[in-house]
Amino acid sequence: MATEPPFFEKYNAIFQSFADEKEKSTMVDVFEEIELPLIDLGQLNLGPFERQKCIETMARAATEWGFFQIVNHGIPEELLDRLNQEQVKVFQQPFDKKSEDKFLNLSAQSYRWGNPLATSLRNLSWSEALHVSLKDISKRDEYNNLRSTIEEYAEEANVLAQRLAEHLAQNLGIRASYFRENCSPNSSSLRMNRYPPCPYSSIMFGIVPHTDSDFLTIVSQDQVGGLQLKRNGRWVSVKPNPKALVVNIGDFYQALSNGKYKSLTHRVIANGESERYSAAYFYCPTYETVIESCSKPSLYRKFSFKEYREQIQKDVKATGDKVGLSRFLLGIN
Ligand SMILES: O=C(O)CCC(=O)C(=O)O
Ligand SMILES: [Fe+2]
Repeated sequence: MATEPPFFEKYNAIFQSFADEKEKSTMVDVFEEIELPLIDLGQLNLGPFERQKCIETMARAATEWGFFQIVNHGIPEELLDRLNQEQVKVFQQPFDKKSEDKFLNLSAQSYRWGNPLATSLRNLSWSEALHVSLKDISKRDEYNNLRSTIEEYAEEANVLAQRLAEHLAQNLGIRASYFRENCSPNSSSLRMNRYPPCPYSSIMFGIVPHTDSDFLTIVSQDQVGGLQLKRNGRWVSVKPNPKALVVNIGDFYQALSNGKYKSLTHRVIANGESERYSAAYFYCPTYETVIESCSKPSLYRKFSFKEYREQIQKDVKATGDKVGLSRFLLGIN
């Protein structure tokens, strides 16, 4: 039984029109490979001086990069390996099974691939993903290993995300309990990505450019590489570090910090030879949470997570793009 999503069948018209074009411009160039600022969270436990320095370095990375990588983060390597093994297994299931509405007893459309609204190869993601809303996960069924691994990982990731969010809030005057009050382990989600080798790797993305709709994201990835971010107007490749987790600021922290921390546009390039796996933990508030800038004058009007999501759904339908935070800029709309 076929395990790969039927990219060519479903998006036949798009591939066909590409094949018919005379000019086949190559989109992916050679990119500078950079190492993200590395934060050793072990420094937090050494003493007040080291602790303060570590928090300041993190805040600087969130301000200047919007991305950083962390070591000594407290998530056991064994758990990360197990998550990866379960992830490999889940994507090895037949495509027909993965695309069933009740696959793994998760909410409908937890399994995603391609992009139903794609109009060209440029906005069609060559990847499949299991997007697990963590409120779905505590049921027991035949997939106990996967579920318990996700549950275990999500618990650890939630603690880590809350710690990071709190440290980053320290210099912004946001009360320490803000994240505890507005985020619960069930309000976040875990997206497991698989990027199959792509025969059109020079002209397609693994994931098209986007920002994340959350406070922050914790990404674990394998050695293959392909994550790129847009920094000062230029795309750069992130050098994978097998010992580190990648952290990136999402739209909500950008709004909360009144633009100080940056939710950078990022993407994953497709790879012609190797498959790649990553798992992204999106640290999100409950739907009712209202996100308001921590300082005045505010760049953004306040909005609830629910409102943000609904606006994205509307914009994606109308324009094919999520638009995102710029919708909420004051003085624009
Ligand atoms: O695969 C990666 O490295 C990043 C994935 C990502 O950006 C996402 O799932 O939002
Ligand atoms: Fe992302």
